[in-house]
Amino acid sequence: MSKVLVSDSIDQAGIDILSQVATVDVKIGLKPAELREIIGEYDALMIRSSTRVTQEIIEAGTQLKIIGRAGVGVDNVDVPAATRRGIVVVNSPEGNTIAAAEHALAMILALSRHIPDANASVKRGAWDRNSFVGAEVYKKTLGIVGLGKIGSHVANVARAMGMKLLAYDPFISTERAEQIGCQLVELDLLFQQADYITLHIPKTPETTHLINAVTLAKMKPTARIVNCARGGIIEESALAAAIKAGKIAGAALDVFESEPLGESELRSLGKEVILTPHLGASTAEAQVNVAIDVAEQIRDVLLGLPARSAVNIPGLGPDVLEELKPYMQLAETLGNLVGQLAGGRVEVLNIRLQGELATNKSQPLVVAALKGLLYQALRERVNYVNASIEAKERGIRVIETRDASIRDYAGTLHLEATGTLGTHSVTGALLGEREIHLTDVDGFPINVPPSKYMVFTLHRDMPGIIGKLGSLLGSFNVNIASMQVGRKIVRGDAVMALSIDDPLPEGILDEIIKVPGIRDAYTVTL
Ligand SMILES: NC(=O)C1=CN([C@@H]2O[C@H](COP(=O)(O)OP(=O)(O)OC[C@H]3O[C@@H](n4cnc5c(N)ncnc54)[C@H](O)[C@@H]3O)[C@@H](O)[C@H]2O)C=CC1
Ligand SMILES: O=C(O)C(=O)COP(=O)(O)O
Repeated sequence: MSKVLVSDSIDQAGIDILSQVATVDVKIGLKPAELREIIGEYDALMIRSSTRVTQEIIEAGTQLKIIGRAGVGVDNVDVPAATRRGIVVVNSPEGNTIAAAEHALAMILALSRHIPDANASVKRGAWDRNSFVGAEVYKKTLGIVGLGKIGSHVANVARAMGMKLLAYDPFISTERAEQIGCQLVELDLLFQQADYITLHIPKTPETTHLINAVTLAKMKPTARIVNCARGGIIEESALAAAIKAGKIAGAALDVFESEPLGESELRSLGKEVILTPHLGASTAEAQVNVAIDVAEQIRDVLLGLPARSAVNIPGLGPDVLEELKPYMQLAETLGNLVGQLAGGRVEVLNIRLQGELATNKSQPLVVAALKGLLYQALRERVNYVNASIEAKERGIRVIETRDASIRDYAGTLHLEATGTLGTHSVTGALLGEREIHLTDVDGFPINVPPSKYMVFTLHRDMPGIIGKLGSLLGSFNVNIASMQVGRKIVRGDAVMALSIDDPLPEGILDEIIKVPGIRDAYTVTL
């Protein structure tokens, strides 16, 4: 049975799903060294934002197949390191959208009306109605940085509160912004005009310290800023300085440059600053959503099924996979076959996607072909996650061409591998909906289904050659299941494809090449 480690606090609904297929260990608060010590036992790791899955952890996780992040941000996971190791990383892109958006909205209102400090003062026994005079959000301008899932929900609610909405997001269209009632503007204009600024962007090299002394200086002295996205988007020391100097009016932060928040100037600031301990996703509803969403994906991957929200297998969603499944099998078989025919180190792989395969949707077939090509070198270590990166690291140049014209089959896939030992090519198609057929080898037309053990010869098309090969194999007790010759002209060069019942015994290939008329022979295991 598979083993899953849950190292952050996850709703029971997720644990129940995992328990259907695996032994589940819940160990919360592990130190990095403790996690590294035990991760080697586990097939899957389920986390939230507290566990840092570094390259070191990934390397120690020799059995790991999947890392499931029960939430959105995967910045606590070294995704490139996981990808190199062929580990799928999945998240829950939508499970906590509403929770995070509502937390940001709560922060905006709490800042405006000083609710945390007013509450604390009443609880201390005071009745001070003068220190907490607030501001209305009605008719104020809200600047939303990042108009994705959370930013859009914030926009919808803020519009209902009568706020004017500006948004900055270089990756969305003006039409999309207008649909949700936002005016798309440049960042500087947003900083200059907004009364409230709320951040809903990922932390990337571009967004790190997006809010710094320079950008803070552009804001209104009455501006208030909310960060429920990621720590590090705001430079905390610059923010504390700006608030102290009265350059902006306040800030509400749920996320920090370093979590848990340690010693910080922010803690000493007054009612103009509100701090929460990364609670954006912490609602009962969101925790059930993300736990179920991610546990289901872990369960599926452990059962050999695809994951619906993998962050490191672009374009391989279950709907795409289902549609392409037979072609994926074809691409992988052809990749494996051409790799074995080419032998040696492959330097260039030409892939031609023809007919109905000549669309961008068939991109996963390129990944499948590479997986097949690398199988001889990497065996089970290559998968859909790491095939492209492994090919790149081995210096294999991949050239794709697409040709929408339809020949004999609805879709054909042609692979040509050039390596240190020469160039070979194979073409294949599906017969009916899912039966794989080889339709061409090294430019010679054939029509055979691939089988586990095969022998290919390049020979002169002349009488007697088939008989000689048959009796040679017979003398070594090799049973031929099927045989086909492909030729372009009578008595010219030809290719023979033999399916045999067992692997070709050692040394027989050399004997085959000695048969007069046979120029080359290859044995492959598919
Ligand atoms: N505090 C918490 O507990 C939670 C925090 N989050 C964080 O909230 C953030 C937003 O999450 P979602 O809305 O689900 O993501 P999303 O992917 O739906 O939206 C992000 C938006 O940011 C935009 N963007 C990317 N780079 C940008 C840049 N340089 N400038 C401006 N816009 C840029 C994208 O185009 C996209 O529209 C993420 O960082 C996520 O990790 C999410 C859930 C809970
Ligand atoms: O989903 C996200 O990106 C979050 O930041 C939520 O983090 P959490 O799962 O509450 O540790």
